[in-house]
Amino acid sequence: MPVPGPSPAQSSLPAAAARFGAHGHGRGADAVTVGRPALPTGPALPFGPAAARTSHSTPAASPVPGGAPGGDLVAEPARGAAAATATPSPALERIMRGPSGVGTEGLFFFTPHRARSAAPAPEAPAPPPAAEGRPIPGLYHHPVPEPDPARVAEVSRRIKRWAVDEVEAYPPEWEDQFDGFSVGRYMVACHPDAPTVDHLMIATRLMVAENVVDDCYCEDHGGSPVGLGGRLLLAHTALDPVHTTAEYEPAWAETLLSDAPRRSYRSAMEYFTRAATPSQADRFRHDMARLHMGYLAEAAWAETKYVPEVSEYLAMRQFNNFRPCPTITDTVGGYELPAELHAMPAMQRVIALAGNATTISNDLYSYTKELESPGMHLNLPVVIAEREGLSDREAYLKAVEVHNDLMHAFEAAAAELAVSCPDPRVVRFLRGVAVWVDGNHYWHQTNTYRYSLPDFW
Ligand SMILES: CC(C)=CCC/C(C)=C(\C)COP(=O)(O)OP(=O)(O)O
Ligand SMILES: [Mg+2]
Repeated sequence: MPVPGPSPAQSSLPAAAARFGAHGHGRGADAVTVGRPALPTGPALPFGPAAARTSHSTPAASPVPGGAPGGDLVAEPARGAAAATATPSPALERIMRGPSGVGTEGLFFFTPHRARSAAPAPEAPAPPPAAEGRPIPGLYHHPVPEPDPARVAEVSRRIKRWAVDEVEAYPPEWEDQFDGFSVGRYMVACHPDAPTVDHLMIATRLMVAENVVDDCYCEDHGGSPVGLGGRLLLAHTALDPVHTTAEYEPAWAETLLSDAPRRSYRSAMEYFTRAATPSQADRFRHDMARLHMGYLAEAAWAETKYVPEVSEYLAMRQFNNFRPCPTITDTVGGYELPAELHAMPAMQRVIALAGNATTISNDLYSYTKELESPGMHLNLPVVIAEREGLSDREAYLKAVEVHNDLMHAFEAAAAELAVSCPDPRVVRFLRGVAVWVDGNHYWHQTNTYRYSLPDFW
């Protein structure tokens, strides 16, 4: 890297405009803020890089690679996730904040009120102005504090360098659109407990790569359902390498550089695996295989013009889902949720519900953008309208209720698990997932460059 010259991928590069493109401006809607239900307080949390190494033989998830010299300049973690709750209960507040009391200062994985000492690098571009946006009326969510601007500026600067210089993820003429995607703001909002900017970059590269793949392979602008299986499988080998014979290995390795999606996946995964434990990397590969299976089901239905039942749509959307993003919260936080705790059925339920709530939230915020795209773009309101014979407005409002039910189920399941398994790593992971859900909502609400609300209220 960088990979010189035009490549097969660059013929499909215009597809990235879909993900990084502009989509109008948000209209007004009344803000609804609601508190999270009470979760139990876990034991004192032995957080921090050293503690992350104590209980498992696998290496801790930090330090991370890829930082520029002085990469920890913005190492002071961002604001407390506790502030993400509108009306927090004392129990929840404790779980969101971690331990308190004399001698617990060193146990915090982030310190909400400590002053940050660093400024963004002098050459850092100003981040896009914070967009206000409006939340969808009646949508159950938790507001978050504005993400730390120093971190946003630094992540934005570094991700641009990576996308342009290391992987050629998009052509220069789409710079504005890439900036409009505001991935730095997105990831800083979703990972307030990341110990350093290097840790944030792990999530940010993967987020960009996942969107490049979706745009270039799946979506209307250059992507297509036709032949998607072959493209996705080969891209998946950038995450899950092929072990083959000496004769065929070089040809496969070369394919990994042959288009923007594969270059992006390959590089983002390389940074990720340097920071992750083997079990975290395997978890991520599994989640990405789930995602790719979801893309394929959506594509198959598009090819045959099949409109799924609502239950079928929700099943597909559990796979074509944000899940790979919140489930790296421990790697980005510099600790590990061990495989046996991650695999617990109760944890799997929490993760699935969180992923589903965030993804249906996307269906709602991206509704107008997707109505404008060619053909019928499936999302929950569209499927409910088609299958249940409701008006567009009725279907949209019903989809809001489905989202809210998923959010409540997620929070109830997380609270139950924290009670039944108060392992500090479980509690911290649950908190990380909850904060990711809130940060994801924040990004959708405020990204008026990309999303606008329908006129249903
Ligand atoms: C970041 C990531 C793992 C994405 C995978 C699935 C995905 C692209 C989404 C859940 C977003 O949905 P959608 O494709 O509808 O995105 P937009 O509405 O176009 O923003
Ligand atoms: Mg969408």
